[in-house]
Amino acid sequence: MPAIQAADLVKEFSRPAVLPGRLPRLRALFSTKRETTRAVNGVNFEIEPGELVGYLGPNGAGKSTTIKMLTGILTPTSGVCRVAGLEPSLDRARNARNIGVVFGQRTQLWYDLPLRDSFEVLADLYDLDRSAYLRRVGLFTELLDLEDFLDTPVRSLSLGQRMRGDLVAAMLHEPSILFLDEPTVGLDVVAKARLTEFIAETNRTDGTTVVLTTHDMDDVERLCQRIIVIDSGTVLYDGDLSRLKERFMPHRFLVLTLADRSIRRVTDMPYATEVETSAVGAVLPYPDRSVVLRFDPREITTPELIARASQVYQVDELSIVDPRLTDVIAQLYDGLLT
Ligand SMILES: Nc1ncnc2c1ncn2[C@@H]1O[C@H](COP(=O)(O)OP(=O)(O)OP(=O)(O)O)[C@@H](O)[C@H]1O
Repeated sequence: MPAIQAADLVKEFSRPAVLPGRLPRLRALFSTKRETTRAVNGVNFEIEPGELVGYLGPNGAGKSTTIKMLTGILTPTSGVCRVAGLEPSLDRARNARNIGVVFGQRTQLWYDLPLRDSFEVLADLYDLDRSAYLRRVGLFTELLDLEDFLDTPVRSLSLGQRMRGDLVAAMLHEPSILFLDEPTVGLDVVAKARLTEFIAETNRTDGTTVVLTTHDMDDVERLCQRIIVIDSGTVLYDGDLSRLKERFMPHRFLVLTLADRSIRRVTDMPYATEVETSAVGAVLPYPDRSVVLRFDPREITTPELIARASQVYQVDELSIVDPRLTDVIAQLYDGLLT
């Protein structure tokens, strides 16, 4: 049985129509006219137990609305979703036992309570076995380095500390499925790395199924093998991350740092095109001495290209760079890839 299923899932929101003329909001209050937004428009997917899937899409694509249906917060307008065999909106309490949820923009902790007390309240709510609970908090405290701020009220925590606390809160009851909606938003590089490593580890060792929505393509590259991309409530791509790149951006970049920029260059290298250094998306250490060649590994092997380039250029250093996921995804969003 799949851990998560969505079949022709639709969610519409209806609100009073904004009317033309003076005081539109006031007039809307007394109007019977309504306008409907179809936030999720016939989404289908299945996620197997133990998968870690990126659920991606531009702003307003319908990601959070899907997650809210899967967590039971929203009821589908039509279609069905099942999470660990349950229909979340019909079985909210039982579903809540199977899942952990983190909404990066909103905490589920109690602002005035120290982190430790928030965990205690949740342990009571879930009626957790005392010794198992203490063992788990101990483990998380170590893994996520919580010791220094366990007794700090949530409102005084930094965003990174609060997110770590939220993640623990979502996982205290050992859910088999985790929904993480932008869990690294606003975090610095170190906090982000710690959190993503923890998510990967949880998925690896406990076999927890994870659905991750994020705009951060570094997180996606680090964590997800499979991605589902949606836009306007419809699935655009569902499959392997690496295959997406191979299919839509098969080229790679050979970055050469030349011994001397003034050396005359032969620009018509077969099977390779010189492109702007910005194409690689990384800051090059010596931009004025760098040459970036774009090539397709299906046309010329990397060693062959390096050998040819070494004949043409006087090379100090070289490296191979893959295209950025951000570029592929941006093209998907723009409807350039079909
Ligand atoms: N409660 C609501 N009432 C009316 N419209 C809503 C409601 N919630 C979401 N929407 C609309 O549904 C669409 C999808 O929103 P959703 O929050 O699911 O997108 P998202 O992909 O999570 O976006 P983001 O990346 O910006 O968080 C948007 O057009 C949004 O304005």
